[in-house]
Amino acid sequence: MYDADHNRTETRVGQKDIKISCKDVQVYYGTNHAIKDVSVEIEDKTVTAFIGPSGCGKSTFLRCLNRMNDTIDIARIEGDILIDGEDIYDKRVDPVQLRAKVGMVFQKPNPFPKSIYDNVAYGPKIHGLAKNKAELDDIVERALKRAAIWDEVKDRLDASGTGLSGGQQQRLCIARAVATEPEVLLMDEPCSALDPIATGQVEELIDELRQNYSVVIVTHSMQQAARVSQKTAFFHLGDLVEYGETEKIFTNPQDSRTESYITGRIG
Ligand SMILES: Nc1ncnc2c1ncn2[C@@H]1O[C@H](COP(=O)(O)OP(=O)(O)OP(=O)(O)O)[C@@H](O)[C@H]1O
Repeated sequence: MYDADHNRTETRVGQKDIKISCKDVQVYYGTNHAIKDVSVEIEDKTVTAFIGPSGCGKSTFLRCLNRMNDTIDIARIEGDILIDGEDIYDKRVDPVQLRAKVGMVFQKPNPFPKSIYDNVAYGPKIHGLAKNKAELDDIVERALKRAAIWDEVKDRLDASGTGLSGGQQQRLCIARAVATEPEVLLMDEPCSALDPIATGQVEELIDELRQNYSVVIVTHSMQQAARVSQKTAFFHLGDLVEYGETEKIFTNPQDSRTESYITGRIG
C-alpha cells in the first residue's frame, strides 16, 4: 500500500506484514454463487490453511489469488484482491507475470515431460531471469535446494522429471514454482497424492518455505492444517466463516459451523 507521497506503508497484524488483501470477493460459475462476499487479509511469511467441506469454495478462492479462474469461461469474479497493495485484476496486469510472482503447486504432481533441469529452467528462461547458462545453472541449483530435492537429483539433472517418485515429483514442482522468484506460493492439496513419508517431507519443506514466502495451502486434512499452518480460514458453502490463529480455530472456534467441522460433525 502507498500513502499520499507514494511511500510504501504496511498494514500490520502483530509483527507480520499483510501480503494479500481481499475485499468483498464474489465468484460465480454461471448462476452458481461459489464465493460469497469474502474479505480476508493474508500475511506474509506465514502459512495460511484453507479448510472446509468438499465444494465449499476453497480451491475456487485459492485460484482467485493468481487469476487461474480467468481460464474458466463461466467464472466471474467481483471485488478487490490486492497483492502488496496492487490490484491483481487491473487491466494492466499480465496474468503470466502475475503467476510467476504467485506460484502454484497442484494436487497431482505435474512435471513437464522434460529433464529435471529443464523443468526448473523453463520459467526462468521465459521470464528472462538468467543472462547466460552459468546463471541459469545457479537458479536451477538454488531452486532444487530450496525444494529440498537437490541431493537426490544433482547427479541426474538430465533424467526425465516424470521418472521420479511421486514425492520427488511434487518437490520438483515446488522447485519449478520457486525458480521464478515468487513471493506467494499457492498449494492446492499438495500432499493428497503422496504417501505418509513423502507427505512428511513436503510438510517440512512448507515450514521452511514460509521464511521467504506467503504460503496458502488448501487441505482436506485438519491434522495437516494444524501441523503446517499458523493461520486458518474455514469456508462453508462459499462463506468464509472463520479466520484466525490456527491454534485458536482448532481449540476454541467461535462459530458453531467451525466447531461442527473440526469435531467431524459436518464435512
Ligand atoms: N471449473 C468449474 N466450473 C463450474 N463450477 C465449478 C468449477 N470449479 C468449482 N465449481 C463449483 O464451485 C463450487 C466450489 O468448488 P471448489 O472446487 O472451489 O470447492 P472446494 O472446497 O475446493 O472442494 P473440494 O474440497 O471438493 O476440492 C462447487 O459448487 C463447484 O461445483
